Amino acid sequence: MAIFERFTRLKSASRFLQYTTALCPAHSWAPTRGPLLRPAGWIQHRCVHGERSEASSAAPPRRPFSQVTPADLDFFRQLLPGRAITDPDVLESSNVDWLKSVKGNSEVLLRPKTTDEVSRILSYCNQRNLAVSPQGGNTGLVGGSVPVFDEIILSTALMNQILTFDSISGILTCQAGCVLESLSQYLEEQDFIMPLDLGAKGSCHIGGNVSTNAGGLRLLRYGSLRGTVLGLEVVLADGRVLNCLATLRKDNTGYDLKQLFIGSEGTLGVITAVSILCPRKPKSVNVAFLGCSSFQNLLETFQACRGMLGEILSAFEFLDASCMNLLEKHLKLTNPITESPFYIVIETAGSNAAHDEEKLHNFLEKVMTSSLVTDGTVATEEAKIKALWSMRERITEALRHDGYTYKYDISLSVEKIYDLVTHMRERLGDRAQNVVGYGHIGDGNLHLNITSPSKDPALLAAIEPYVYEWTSQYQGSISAEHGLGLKKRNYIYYSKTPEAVTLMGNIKAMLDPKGILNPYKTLPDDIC
Ligand SMILES: O=C(O)CC[C@@H](O)C(=O)O
Ligand SMILES: [Zn+2]
Repeated sequence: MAIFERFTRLKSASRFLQYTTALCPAHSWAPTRGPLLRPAGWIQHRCVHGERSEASSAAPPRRPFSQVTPADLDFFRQLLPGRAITDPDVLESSNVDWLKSVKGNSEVLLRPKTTDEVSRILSYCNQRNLAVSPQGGNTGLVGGSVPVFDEIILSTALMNQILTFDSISGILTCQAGCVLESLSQYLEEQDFIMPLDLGAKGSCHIGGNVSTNAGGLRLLRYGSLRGTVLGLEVVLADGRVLNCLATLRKDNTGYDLKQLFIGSEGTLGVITAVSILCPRKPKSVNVAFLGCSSFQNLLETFQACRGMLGEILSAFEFLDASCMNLLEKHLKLTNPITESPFYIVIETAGSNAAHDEEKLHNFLEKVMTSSLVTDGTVATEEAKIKALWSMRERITEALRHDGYTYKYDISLSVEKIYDLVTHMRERLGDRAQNVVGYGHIGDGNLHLNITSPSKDPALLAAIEPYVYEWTSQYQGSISAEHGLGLKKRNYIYYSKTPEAVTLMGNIKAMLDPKGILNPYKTLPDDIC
């Protein structure tokens, strides 16, 4: 409580900050690399609205995979009694992505429970040349987790067992279909937490998180899954099981093969189990929600924050005023502070409440007195922390209510990152309904989202490839954390050299010579 007494004093001194424990309910830059402004064949792709898409993100022609026969169904039904689904009503939701922006036409959904079952499925599909679309919680944003045509959907939903947890090392080993939030709940009971957290935690699967190398809200503190994942079990396209399920912090024996499967979106193998290093549950957590009058002030606040909060800083996220408007309009959330052009969510997580509060207080006093921050509120209780976090976590949901959403997930040096939002607002003018910017400032990752009442090819043409060209010009990444999936595969050359992409194709050909695993995803059409 001491912190609030001090905050009250600070409030009267600065007359700005309301520390509360209760929350109120022309451009035409040509890329120097990459021939893929247009793929070789623009073709029709059946989307949920029944429209024809003529963008580079549209699906290529169906490759010559076999089609599922009654004999195939017999095999699957025998292998997975009651778990080889052909009911169109059940298949409907597995064929469509969360954004309802792409839709496949699969007629078979398989729900294995064990690695052995996955192995038998893939061995059979490989022999029969049947394409397979692996699927976790189906929360991806780039069309990577749904079939494009009639690929068999291989769901990890029933592979949801925790295998081991070592409370000395903090290493958790579990099946790929464990829901992230369930793992978090399990670990909290043991006084640990998952090293990643994201808005889709209630549905996403850890296997899907690893396959897409999901970043999320804690990356700033605990690093990427490339560091925290210690081991993987993966079933290769021909059914071989690759057991790299190590639980060692250090292991330099040869190539680190698991890295190939982290972030490769199920195109190289199906992840069936994961071992992951989990941090101790922090004893003290504080969340501050602050307002800034400019992006420059926000960056300076970030600098001060890193310096003054040091090791207890666990998240530094931002949203702009347009995001706030959407939260208020579509989700009826209430802005807990006065209106500002920018908002910051800062989380501290440490082991000593008094120490953390002292540091946070000193930091807040500095940014308030120097006017970097114009208003703010702090929460230490769980329910209030959750309420503050929802202002950041629920933006994607608010955007979905706003109309058709064009999503861009850019990483770039932080100084330049918001310029893209400003440029796009100027460039698109009234043609766009909303142009919003938010994201993981601490990781140099911007989520630029643009909405229109319905899908608008002219608007899309004004956005792409401009966004990718702009990003590439500043050596940024056109997909910081969401992957490439179906939608962005042909833009890979904006962030990777042709040599690198060719090598990726070689690796794919070696591990999956028939290309049955998640076809039409991640790699560009000229490589597959
Ligand atoms: O919807 C988006 O563009 C971002 C989703 C997610 O990565 C987030 O950080 O909220
Ligand atoms: Zn994100």
